Amino acid sequence: MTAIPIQPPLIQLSGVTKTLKGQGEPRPILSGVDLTVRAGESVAILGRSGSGKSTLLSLIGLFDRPDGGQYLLHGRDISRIPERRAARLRSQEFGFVFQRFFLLKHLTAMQNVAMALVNGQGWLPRRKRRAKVMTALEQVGIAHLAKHRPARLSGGEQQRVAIARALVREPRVLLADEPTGALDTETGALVIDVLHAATDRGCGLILVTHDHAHANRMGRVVRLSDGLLVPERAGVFS
Ligand SMILES: Nc1ncnc2c1ncn2[C@@H]1O[C@H](COP(=O)(O)OP(=O)(O)OP(=O)(O)O)[C@@H](O)[C@H]1O
Repeated sequence: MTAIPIQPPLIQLSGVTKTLKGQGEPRPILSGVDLTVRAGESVAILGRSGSGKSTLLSLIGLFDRPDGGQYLLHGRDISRIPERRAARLRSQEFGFVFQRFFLLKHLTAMQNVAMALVNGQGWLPRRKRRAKVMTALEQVGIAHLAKHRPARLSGGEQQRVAIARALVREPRVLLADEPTGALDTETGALVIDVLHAATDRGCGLILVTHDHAHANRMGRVVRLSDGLLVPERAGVFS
C-alpha cells in the first residue's frame, strides 16, 4: 500500500507578534496570532477599525515580516526571509485584492489583467498570455467586457477585473482586504461569490471585512481582538 503524502497547510502562523515602533511608545498590534489556512479553505477576519487586520494581511502577503513567532508557507519557514525572496514568493504565491481597484484607466480590462503577467511571469507567447487572461476574465464572469476601459465599467465590474488580475497568475492564496468596501451590498455580494469560487479551484482565501453577511459566506470566521485571533464561527476545517 502506498502512503498518501499529507499536504502541509498553505499558511500556518504560530504566535506571530508585531509591534509598531513609531516616534512615540512602541505599540503592540499583534501579540501571538495563530492561523492555519489549507488549500480550498476560506477564512474571514473581522475586527474593529485599527485592530490590526491590514497589518496581519500585510505580514501574510510578505509586505512585512513578524517580530516574533513563526510563519510557515507550505510547511517552509519564511518568518525571516529577505526582501528579494519575499518579492518572488509574493508574485508566485499570492493574489491581492483591495478596496480600491487600482486599474490603469487607459488600458482595457484585458490589458489590465495582462499587466499581472508582464510583471513577474517571465516571457509568455502572446497566444498563451491571451488565453490565460481570457480564462481569468471568464472565471469572474466578465469575458464579454474584455475590451472595455474602466470608465465604461461599473464599480463591481472594475473590482472583478481586479480579481481577474489577481487570479491570472494562478495564486495559491488570495488575500482580500475590504474588497467590497466601495460597493453597494448587492454588488458586494457578487464580488464575494467570485472570490469564493476561487476556493473551488483549490485556492486559499483570506478575507478582511467589516460585513458580517460577507464574512458568513466564508468557511470559517475569526476575529482579531486585543492582538489575538479568536474563533467567531468554526467551519468544516476546524
Ligand atoms: N505605518 C504605520 N505607522 C504607524 N501606525 C500604523 C501604521 N500602519 C498601521 N498603523 C496603526 O496600527 C494599527 C492597526 O492598523 P491596521 O490598518 O492594521 O488596522 P485595521 O484593523 O486594518 O483597521 P481598519 O479596519 O480601519 O482598516 C492602527 O492603530 C493604525 O493606526
